[in-house]
Amino acid sequence: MTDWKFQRDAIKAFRFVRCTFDATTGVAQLVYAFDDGPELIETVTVPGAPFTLEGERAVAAERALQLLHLIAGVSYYKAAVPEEIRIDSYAIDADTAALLELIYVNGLGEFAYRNGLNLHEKIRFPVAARDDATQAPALGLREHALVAIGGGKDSLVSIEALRTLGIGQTVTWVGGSQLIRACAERTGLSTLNLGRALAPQLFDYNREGAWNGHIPVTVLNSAIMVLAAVLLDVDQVVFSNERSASYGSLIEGTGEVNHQWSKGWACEKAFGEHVQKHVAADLHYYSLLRPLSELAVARQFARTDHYDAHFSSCNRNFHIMGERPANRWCGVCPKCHFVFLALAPFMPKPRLVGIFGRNLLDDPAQTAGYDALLEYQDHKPFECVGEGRESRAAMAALAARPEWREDALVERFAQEIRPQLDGTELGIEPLLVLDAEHRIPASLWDRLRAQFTA
Ligand SMILES: CC(=O)N[C@H]1[C@@H](OP(=O)(O)OP(=O)(O)OC[C@H]2O[C@@H](n3ccc(=O)[nH]c3=O)[C@H](O)[C@@H]2O)O[C@H](CO)[C@@H](O)[C@@H]1O[C@H](C)C(=O)N[C@@H](C)C(=O)N[C@@H](CCC(=O)O)C(=O)O
Ligand SMILES: Nc1ncnc2c1ncn2[C@@H]1O[C@H](COP(=O)(O)OP(=O)(O)OP(=O)(O)O)[C@@H](O)[C@H]1O
Repeated sequence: MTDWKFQRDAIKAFRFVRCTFDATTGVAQLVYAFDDGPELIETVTVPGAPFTLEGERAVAAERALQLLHLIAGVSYYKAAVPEEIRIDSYAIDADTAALLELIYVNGLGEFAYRNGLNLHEKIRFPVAARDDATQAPALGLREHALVAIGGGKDSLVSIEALRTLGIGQTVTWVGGSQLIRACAERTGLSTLNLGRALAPQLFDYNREGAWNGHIPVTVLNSAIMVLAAVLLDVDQVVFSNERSASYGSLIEGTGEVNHQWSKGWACEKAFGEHVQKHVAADLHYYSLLRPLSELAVARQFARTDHYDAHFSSCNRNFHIMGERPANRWCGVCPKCHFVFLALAPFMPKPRLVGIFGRNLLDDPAQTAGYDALLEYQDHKPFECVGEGRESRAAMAALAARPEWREDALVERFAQEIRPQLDGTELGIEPLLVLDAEHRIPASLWDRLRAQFTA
């Protein structure tokens, strides 16, 4: 064991070794290994210990912990993608295996594409328990929402919408981002910071040639928050994933690859139903923004300037280690490009330029980035950005506005790209129509719809 070396292509099995939760400290340990190599221990910390877990609550907590263990394994599994997956200390049924295969194959879709790997038919979770047909009981959880906050515009829209409806909420985030903390504090609501530390060996393995790439981080954060909800006696876990997240990048010769698959509807539905069936019948996991396009979210966000000096959607802020942009918006990544464009039709120009510190649409150096968003001579970037038709509609709207139409990239769109497009598909209004597919509790949705259509 001491002379074990990470040799990616020699590894035979990925092992889910065990998972434990210490109710006196609130620390969960998620333990994995490759073959008989060292234990890889990820920790998740839920503030509020000690927790009293008895009877059905204890069973639900154990199930939520196992679900988290199984989903969080994706960070380590991806490092070698071995043939075999083993679960050492508990057994899962076919239903759970199917959920995990769905999450691993699709959530690692971009990872597989970029690394030239084919994961279809390769990822098989071992089924060793009979199908559990029994429905998990309701725990009598208190009516309250743990609302995920990511530092960007989307979660702030949800938080303000729930505030308007008078729903009790705790603004919750995973990890140590100071930017997210600042946004959370700016809400003036109660906050909850859940700790997460990856196993340190993963960074060594990355240097030693591990496969690396995007992982389905949203469903992972969702599983952490589901565990927290059981422990903290809360009946709702709320995310802010918009409809547009269900659509990926169309790659010639490959098909659709969705960077943000775990923000999409298929993942929300499968994960939410699993939680309700296997963890607690009265624990509701849903995205409050599922019926909205990115443009509809941008329109909602623009209605208040309360967060202008605090929020950022630029993912360069969110590295565990390494560089951060100097002023919250790097200005050159796909998220900066898209958020600037999506907000432009709904905000006075000086306000938007003030937020970003510059006018991205008047900078010819950003041409290639905007072409990709428009799906012009390129595919949609692998990032959380809206659909190509949303970017095209936003550009078309700006091309009709005197304050925007002379800016370099808007002018280029009007002269070079728009003539090649079908003019009937460039309207913003149809993209603001709310979708019917969502898991928002009916009592909430009836009142929410009015806000989102006003
Ligand atoms: C901040 C970011 O974009 N990180 C991605 C980046 O990672 P990088 O190596 O540049 O830096 P770190 O984030 O510090 O990560 C270091 C290594 O750790 C591993 N890792 C990290 C987190 C995790 O949950 N699991 C991990 O295995 C990984 O090996 C890192 O190299 O590039 C990585 C490789 O492509 C990405 O995996 C990193 O993405 C993070 C998981 C992340 O949190 N990304 C979000 C900002 C993000 O992309 N959110 C999506 C949401 C969609 C979804 O749910 O899929 C989005 O906004 O598009
Ligand atoms: N560190 C985190 N902890 C918990 N939830 C998170 C974290 N980061 C992102 N999320 C949640 O994941 C979902 C997707 O994140 P995303 O980055 O799209 O949202 P956002 O930060 O609110 O807005 P934007 O799209 O402008 O960046 C959101 O519900 C967000 O609240």
